[in-house]
Amino acid sequence: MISVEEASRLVLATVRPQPTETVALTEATGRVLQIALHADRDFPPFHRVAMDGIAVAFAAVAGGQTEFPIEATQLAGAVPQPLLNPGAAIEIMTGAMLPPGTDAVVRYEDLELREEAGRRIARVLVPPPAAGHNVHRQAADRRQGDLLLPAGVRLGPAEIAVAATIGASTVPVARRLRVAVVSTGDELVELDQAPLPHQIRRSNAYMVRAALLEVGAEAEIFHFNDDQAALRQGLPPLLATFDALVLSGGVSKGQADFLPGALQEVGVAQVFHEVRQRPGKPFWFGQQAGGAVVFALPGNPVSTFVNFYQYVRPWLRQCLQPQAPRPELKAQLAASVTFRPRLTHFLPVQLDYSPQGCLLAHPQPAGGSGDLASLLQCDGFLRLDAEQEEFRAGEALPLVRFREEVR
Ligand SMILES: Nc1nc2c(c(=O)[nH]1)N[C@H]1C(S)=C(S)[C@@H](COP(=O)(O)OP(=O)(O)OC[C@H]3O[C@@H](n4cnc5c(N)ncnc54)[C@H](O)[C@@H]3O)O[C@H]1N2
Ligand code: MOO
Repeated sequence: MISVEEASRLVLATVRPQPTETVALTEATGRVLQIALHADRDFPPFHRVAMDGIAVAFAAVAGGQTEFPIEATQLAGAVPQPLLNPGAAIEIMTGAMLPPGTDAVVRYEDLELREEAGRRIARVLVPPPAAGHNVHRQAADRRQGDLLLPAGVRLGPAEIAVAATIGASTVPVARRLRVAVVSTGDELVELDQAPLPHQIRRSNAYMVRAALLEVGAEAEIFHFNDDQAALRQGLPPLLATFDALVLSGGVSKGQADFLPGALQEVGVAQVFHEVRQRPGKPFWFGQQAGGAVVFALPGNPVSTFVNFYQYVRPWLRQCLQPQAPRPELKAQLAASVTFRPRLTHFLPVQLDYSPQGCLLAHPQPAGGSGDLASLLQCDGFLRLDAEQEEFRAGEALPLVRFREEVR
């Protein structure tokens, strides 16, 4: 049996970069950019007025002048008009281009305006301290041609804003991964079916589908009964269509646990079977030569769940962002725990913050790997090392987090 670390390494060794597709920027949120994007203009592209008020020549202020006749008014979006008289001012709004002949802006709050013989006169109460005051200078932030977004970044709201400002109305992104979610077992019925006393509903398939959608993959649900012939017939079309299969159930030692055999019969080579961990030990992982990878997860719901977040999600993320290995998350154990078996233990925890702002992990009571409802209280799992038995409150331990917001 291999360790969790070795299993993770073997899973990630099958990662391959995704092909590219071009989508509208409005459809690109959460997608991974496939090319670098550069500034098409300076940021800002012109000397941008940063306050509503008047634009003046600083030299006039420096020379002691306080009264400025208003020559013109210029709103944002208007073609700038040059200042004709260097001793006058142009009334100006935030976002306008600084008029030629001016180099400083005095805010309305720092001046008084009055009408005199049909003319507007501004009296400067607080003179600007230097040229450039209240002006967002052209190229102050980025220069034309500068690298803004390197290939491989995930497009969140900040990246979308920058892409929009350079006019990227479409962007090349990594194609979404297509994943078949497969439940197996004679005891499982569809959600709209009334289960008989010895039956249950196929909750794992819906759980995995929801988890896949959250990480931006496409997911389609399938089901097989515990029937070797049906598996032999039904698996090849899925292997040919999808990038990955995530199955649950049928991988342990039972008389109807046909999956490892059936998968190998249809050409999926086993990479490993069984990992030194609890829950989720009977995990089977394989790959079709040059084709789909297969995560055959143990059927107990918490085992399926833990293995999804420990192995499937990192694989999906790495396929989309091969160049960006993620730093390991950690949280501080809030209460001491003992775990004796020489297995990596995924300890269910609820998260909050200490007064110092450290992420704290509170162990949660759970009835084992069949206790699906225990997940409702949890935000993640602390990964307790197989070779250690005592874990003390205050220790920082690796965290597999599945809920992002602290409640
Ligand atoms: N003799 C042994 N028996 C078992 C071992 C072992 O080492 N020796 N390992 C146990 C462990 S640990 C696990 S985990 C389970 C995993 O077994 P399978 O992957 O073969 O899963 P099944 O037997 O098909 O199902 C287990 C359990 O989960 C329920 N299940 C399955 N699929 C779904 C689904 N889609 N939605 C909801 N619930 C599902 C299923 O009804 C079973 O109750 O094996 C132990 N046995
Ligand atoms: O791995 Mo099993 O998941 O302990 O129940």
